[in-house]
Amino acid sequence: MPATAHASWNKLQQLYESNKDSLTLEQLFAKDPQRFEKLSTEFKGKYTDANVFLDYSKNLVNEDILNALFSLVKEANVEKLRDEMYSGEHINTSEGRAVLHTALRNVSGELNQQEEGVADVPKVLQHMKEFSNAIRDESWKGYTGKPIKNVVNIGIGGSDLGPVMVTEALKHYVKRDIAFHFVSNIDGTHIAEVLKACDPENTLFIVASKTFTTQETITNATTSRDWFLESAKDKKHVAKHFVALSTNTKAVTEFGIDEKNMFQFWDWVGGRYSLWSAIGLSIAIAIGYENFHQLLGGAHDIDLHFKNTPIEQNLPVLMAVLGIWYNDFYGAQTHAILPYDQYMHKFADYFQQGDMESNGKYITKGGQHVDYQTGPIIWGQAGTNGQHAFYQLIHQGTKLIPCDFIFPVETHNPIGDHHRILLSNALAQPEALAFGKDEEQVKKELGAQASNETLVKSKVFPGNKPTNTIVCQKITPATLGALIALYEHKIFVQGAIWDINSFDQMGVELGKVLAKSILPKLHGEGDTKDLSSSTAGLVNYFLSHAK
Ligand SMILES: O=P(O)(O)OC[C@H]1O[C@](O)(CO)[C@@H](O)[C@@H]1O
Repeated sequence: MPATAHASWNKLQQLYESNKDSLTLEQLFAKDPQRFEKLSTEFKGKYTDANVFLDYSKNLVNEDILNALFSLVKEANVEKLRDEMYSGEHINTSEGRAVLHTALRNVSGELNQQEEGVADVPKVLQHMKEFSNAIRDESWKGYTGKPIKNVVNIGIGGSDLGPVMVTEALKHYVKRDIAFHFVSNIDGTHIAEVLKACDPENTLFIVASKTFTTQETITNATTSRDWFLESAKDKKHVAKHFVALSTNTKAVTEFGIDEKNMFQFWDWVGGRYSLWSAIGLSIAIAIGYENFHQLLGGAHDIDLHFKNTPIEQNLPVLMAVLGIWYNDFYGAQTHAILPYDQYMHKFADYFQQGDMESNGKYITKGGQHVDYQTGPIIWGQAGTNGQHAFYQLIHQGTKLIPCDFIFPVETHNPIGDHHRILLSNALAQPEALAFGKDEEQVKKELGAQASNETLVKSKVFPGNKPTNTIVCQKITPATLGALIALYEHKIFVQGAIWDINSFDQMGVELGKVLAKSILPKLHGEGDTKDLSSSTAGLVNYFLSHAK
């Protein structure tokens, strides 16, 4: 059912109209000294040390609004949909598939999940464990008997972003005597620069592609194989230097990779939800299998939290409904993710795909065109760099940008006062965004210059900008797993309320198909009559300038 058909949607619209001019964070806090205690909640892992504390008190919500948001969750049957996802029903309706990334990390076995392939998950994990150990302890040798010192993951989208983000976020745990490289872009520069840093005798290529048909990945893998064979000469050596992570056995073996060097996963693992699967092999090599298992465990702990916690204290639900409040009622177009942890500098990039490929849809599951906003534009970067780049606009621009601030209590690198300085910024920004600075205060500070009205006005901060603050003890593998799963389920809840299929990605197809038909034209083959005059003109410009 479209989101607007729910009674609580109308209620929320009314609440927005009646509160939008009067609801201020300043008043909300002044009225209720217990607001922080009431609007904050902590998750602690059952099986791991994962912990996440969420302070959502700096949001433009009162009790009535929160209650209406919770009613929306109930009316949209989010809990039923969640249970259907967990139990393996084919909730990816357009592709007729189950959505079972939770089965990849069901480390306790508490989730009862039925689907072909689920029973094989432990077997693949065991394969990953043995292989990653063999690379790390150097018992796996290259074709000249040397241990592996370069690992190149070749993949794109979900077959790249997860491994990149996690190996960065958990760099503290990464084995430093192996260099990890990630090649995704079809631009030859990407693979060329990586190959310059590698030696064919000690390089392992991991070809990561669910479909094993993705143009970028197969082209980069072929270039790498050619580069490798220039030195190794004999094709039999490919087996020691190329492994595949895929659902497509036929295409993998046709490429020349031995089936026993293939790590299987299944069509019920969406690309952007796949780092928990064989796609995580580079992560397991980088941080060690035990840490990879902790990553899975932390995510599993959030899966259990999402399943078993009442919606009022359920972290993914809370983050999802607050997002909907701004996205659909306040008209916010974007949402910023701002981790105050340098290791997490790729976290927002990762969730650009995670969120935008999942919820960037305008057709409901029933085939109707939505008459409301769906997925926000996700962006962000690590603090404090963002402060010196785009925070100006968040504070004083004309757009409302809800933000998530994320920081760990403990750093992996306790040097001097760095961490407390970092955290003072992570705390100061949401405070400034929420409460701003009024004209009176500015005038007081300006003293004699207060007569300059323009100057006074330009120094006023309107405040009332909503934020969440997410605090973890430390970015450990388990806590990172929990954070990722938290955002995954937030995306799920929002998609469920918007009544869209968060698990297909039809929108990336058209451009891919067109690129295939344009490629021969860039070789001067065929005519350009099927293209617009603009694109035809550009093709001809290219042809007349190409050397
Ligand atoms: O793993 P594959 O099949 O190469 O696909 C890579 C990526 O391409 C997409 O299908 C579209 O961008 C993503 O969903 C996926 O993560």
